[in-house]
Amino acid sequence: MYSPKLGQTHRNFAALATLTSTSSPASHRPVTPPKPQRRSSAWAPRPPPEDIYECLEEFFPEHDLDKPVIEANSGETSPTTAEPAIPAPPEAAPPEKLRIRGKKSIRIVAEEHKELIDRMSRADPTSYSNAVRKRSTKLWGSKLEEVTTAQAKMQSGQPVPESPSAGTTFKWVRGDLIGRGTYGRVYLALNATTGEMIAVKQVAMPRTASDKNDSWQVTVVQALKMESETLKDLDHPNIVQYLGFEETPDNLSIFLEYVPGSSIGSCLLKYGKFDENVTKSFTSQILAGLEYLHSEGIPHRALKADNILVEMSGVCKISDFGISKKIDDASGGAFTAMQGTVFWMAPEVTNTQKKEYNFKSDIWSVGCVVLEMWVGIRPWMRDEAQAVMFKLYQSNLPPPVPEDVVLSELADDFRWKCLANNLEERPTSAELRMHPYLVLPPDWVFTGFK
Ligand SMILES: Nc1ncnc2c1ncn2[C@@H]1O[C@H](COP(=O)(O)OP(=O)(O)OP(=O)(O)O)[C@@H](O)[C@H]1O
Repeated sequence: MYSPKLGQTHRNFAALATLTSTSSPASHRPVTPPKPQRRSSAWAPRPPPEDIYECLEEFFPEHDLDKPVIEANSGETSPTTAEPAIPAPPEAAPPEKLRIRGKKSIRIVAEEHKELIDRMSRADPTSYSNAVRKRSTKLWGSKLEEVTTAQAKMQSGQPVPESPSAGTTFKWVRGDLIGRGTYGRVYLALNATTGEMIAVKQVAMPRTASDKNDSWQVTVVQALKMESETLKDLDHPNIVQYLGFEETPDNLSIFLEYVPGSSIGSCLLKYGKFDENVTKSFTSQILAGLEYLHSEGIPHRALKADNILVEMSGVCKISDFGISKKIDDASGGAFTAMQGTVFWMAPEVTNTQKKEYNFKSDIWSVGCVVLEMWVGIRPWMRDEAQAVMFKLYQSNLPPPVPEDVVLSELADDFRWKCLANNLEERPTSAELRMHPYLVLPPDWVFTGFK
């Protein structure tokens, strides 16, 4: 199992996070790979799945990965995984103790999936990140079962009870915390039936009588459930895919495509303003994702740099569609979550009398994110939220461009189009994608932020 690539993949991973060493693996693991290192912070970085497979125990520390808990014949095909026709090499049988009574361990399932990834990237080095990672197996309509830490602590060899239901059952395991938003925590997770790396956003369910009277908790859970249903059929390379959700007495879990890397917001914090071509490439991708969302009749409603995830390959994915705004609307504006997005908000949205939201309001937000990529800091950098609301609503002002930032004529035209007060003058995402500012040199490829 030790791969000579380990050092190499971890060099990439190390570029993303500062690493320190960690705990020892379980004693009965068949081969002990050299100890990977990890970040000292409470949050795990978001390395590519290829790297995570190399040191699973580091990201799923609470699980016994060698315990046979997965049906050996489950999950070998997935309805949505774009798998090219590559002949599989003859399968090496896993050691007997890892395949007890027709069951496989999580490690074996993960290794089989990693094998698939390796085969695919050998066959076509560009295919994996562009096609397959996006097409994680959808879980809608299937039974979902978390393999919990409690089950992992059951006596070794004792199988986890199977679900009595017919149809596909997907087992999944929760790994490290990778992010925290207003409405819940985001964890790395593994679809233990297919071996795919996924992300799970979890929100605690209202449990006690006082929880159930707490309109915040109830509204959040209802809005997240409705949102997941609305978004389940979306499928585009520039938007984060919703894979399914599970409701237990403790948590609402929303399963998402796992996006390794970071967000535009974090990259700006880390690297400062972007190279012009990076800005153009990211803007085109954001517009492509938005054009698709809008064509499906869905406005984003809370677009900002932190909601655009960026893979290390430079692929951008829009996340967190409209949830904050819907919760805010449902509560009559009582919650404060939207304050975090005021800086990217269009004037027509801040008008509390009209509360008008339009697909074009997302275009204003695109203008603000582009400005942020040009400048390196958030729009309205000197103003607090209330001052921004006033300037937008009373004075019809767009966010200013700092004096030391010089925009080309085309860039300035792009900015004015996005930030036009008159909705008629603000183009659609399809129209903006054609803007000459976005044209990249023909041989340009993303190689980093500078
Ligand atoms: N699909 C995903 N893959 C990988 N990481 C993710 C994914 N979704 C979210 N994250 C990480 O989790 C963090 C929290 O995400 P979440 O969507 O809950 O909140 P947010 O968008 O950051 O904030 P808010 O909900 O307050 O607007 C993100 O900043 C990101 O780092």
